[in-house]
Amino acid sequence: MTTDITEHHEKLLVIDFGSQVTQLIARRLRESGIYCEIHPFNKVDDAFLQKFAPKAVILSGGPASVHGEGTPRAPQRVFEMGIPVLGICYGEQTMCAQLGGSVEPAQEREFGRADIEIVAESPLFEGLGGVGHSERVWMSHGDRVNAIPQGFHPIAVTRHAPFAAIADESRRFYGVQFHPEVVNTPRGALILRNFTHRIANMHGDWTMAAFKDEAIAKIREQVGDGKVICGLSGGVDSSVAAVLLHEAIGDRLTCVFVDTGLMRHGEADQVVELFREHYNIPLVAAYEEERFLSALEGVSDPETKRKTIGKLFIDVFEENARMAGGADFLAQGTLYPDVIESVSFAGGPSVTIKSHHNVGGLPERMNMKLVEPLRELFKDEVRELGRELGLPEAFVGRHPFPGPGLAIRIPGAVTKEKADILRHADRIYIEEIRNAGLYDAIWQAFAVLLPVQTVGVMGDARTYDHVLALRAVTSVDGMTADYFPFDHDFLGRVATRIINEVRGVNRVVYDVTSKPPGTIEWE
Ligand SMILES: Nc1ncnc2c1ncn2[C@@H]1O[C@H](COP(=O)(O)OP(=O)(O)OP(=O)(O)O)[C@@H](O)[C@H]1O
Ligand SMILES: O=c1[nH]c(=O)c2[nH+]cn([C@@H]3O[C@H](COP(=O)(O)O)[C@@H](O)[C@H]3O)c2[nH]1
Ligand SMILES: NC(=O)CC[C@H](N)C(=O)O
Ligand SMILES: [Mg+2]
Repeated sequence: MTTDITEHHEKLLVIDFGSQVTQLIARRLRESGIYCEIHPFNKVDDAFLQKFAPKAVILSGGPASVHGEGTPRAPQRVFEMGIPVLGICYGEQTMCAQLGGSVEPAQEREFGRADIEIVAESPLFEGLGGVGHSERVWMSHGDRVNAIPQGFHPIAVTRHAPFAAIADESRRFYGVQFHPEVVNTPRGALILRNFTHRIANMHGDWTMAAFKDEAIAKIREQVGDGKVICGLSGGVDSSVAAVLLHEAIGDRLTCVFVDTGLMRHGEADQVVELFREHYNIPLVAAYEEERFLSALEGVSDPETKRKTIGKLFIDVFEENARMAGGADFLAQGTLYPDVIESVSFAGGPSVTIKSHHNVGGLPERMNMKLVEPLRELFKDEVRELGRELGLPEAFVGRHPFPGPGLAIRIPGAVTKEKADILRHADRIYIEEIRNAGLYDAIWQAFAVLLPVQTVGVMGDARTYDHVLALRAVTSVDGMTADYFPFDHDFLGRVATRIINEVRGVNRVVYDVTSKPPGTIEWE
């Protein structure tokens, strides 16, 4: 048994009823130093609650209607533990229904902006303004509470919701019909902070500096005097994982960088050089371009591509583990979003959107145990941890790059020729982004080489070449994203340079799809 890294921290439990924005509750809490975990309502039972021992509970929103038959409820035990509970939207509604109030379909549904008026003093609204103050919030509900349980009183109202916020100050139970977790509720983070810091008396003890020392201790305990192999891509997650592991176990760590031939321009050299320059970590570079390209020959289905690449990664890791004299552990940069099990919308089975190359099958086949030191973290927390570990900004601030690399940015069959065209165009695009000072404002940017040829005219001659799509998004953790609003001059400049300089491309388009409904990558 290894110790739980969260053991010594005050924990908050978010019970998920399937809201699209449940993750944001966790994000807002983490930002104020509160460690929390999201668990689906149907997985939280008395034994779990006892073991998890939350200092406070938040009930999320959700798509169901409390007045509908067989709809989700919070475990009743939550209300008997003597700890503060905050219900958000569906969470407020089910709390009311479970404690003796009632809920009905609203005459006037509220979606989007609303203004609440504070009607009673409450620690939940400390710092917003007193009675009579009006505060902008974001609503998304079709049902409303029409009777509150005994002990509660309204602390805010809207025109259509007499119980926009309610409180039972003595039991420390609170309900809000609006969503404090979304940025469209400008002071929502303060409201959540009031709940955790003032009402639940939590201290905000979750910092990356504390995490670092604990993570190192935990790795030492888990690994003992075993050997670890770590796939190092030069990306943020694996670089941070590698440096953390190295601090913990020194040269019993071997990193393997695989050049798949599907990397960006100059990437292999850069990663190897930067790493060898800054760190004294044994690093093996495996140049496997030919193997990857020939395995992908003629493969055009995105999932088949991903699986082909995933399998090859395993083979290469295995071979290198053997060459390094065997390894007991495989380190992975798994992050919290990968392990959250969320309630799928409407309770249906969840579907596989895409198979990430590093998930599934890997540990069993390799007969190595997993070390996943970043399992509790979100992407931006990993970056913070990287800074804490003194990683150069060149690693920490890098845009993410998927393991399957350019293969999933070349819809259709992948060839070396296409990979070369894409690499060249991508380099120009990123260079222009850097020149314009936009690199850090963008979460991820890349080009996609389309399997479509169009007619053009260059130097009075006819061309019949590929279309290249440019993609750039803003995001916090890659779970949702918006397209980046480049100005037209910038896009024009990039298009001109690419068409002039890259043979094989005669048309450039810009992708303005957000996620959802799109995904960030095209495959
Ligand atoms: N070229 C590669 N060589 C070795 N391992 C790799 C390579 N590409 C990906 N991996 C492994 O797969 C894992 C997942 O890749 P992923 O892209 O999600 O993370 P990352 O590359 O570390 O960070 P980022 O998301 O910032 O790109 C990595 O942490 C790494 O262990
Ligand atoms: O290591 C990885 N292996 C994969 O198979 C993979 N697929 C997508 N991505 C990256 O994940 C983020 C979200 O991507 P999507 O919106 O396309 O799912 C984006 O940052 C993508 O680049 C991957 N990373
Ligand atoms: N966002 C929510 O939690 C919605 C709750 C409930 N489905 C309603 O429409 O009122
Ligand atoms: Mg990567």
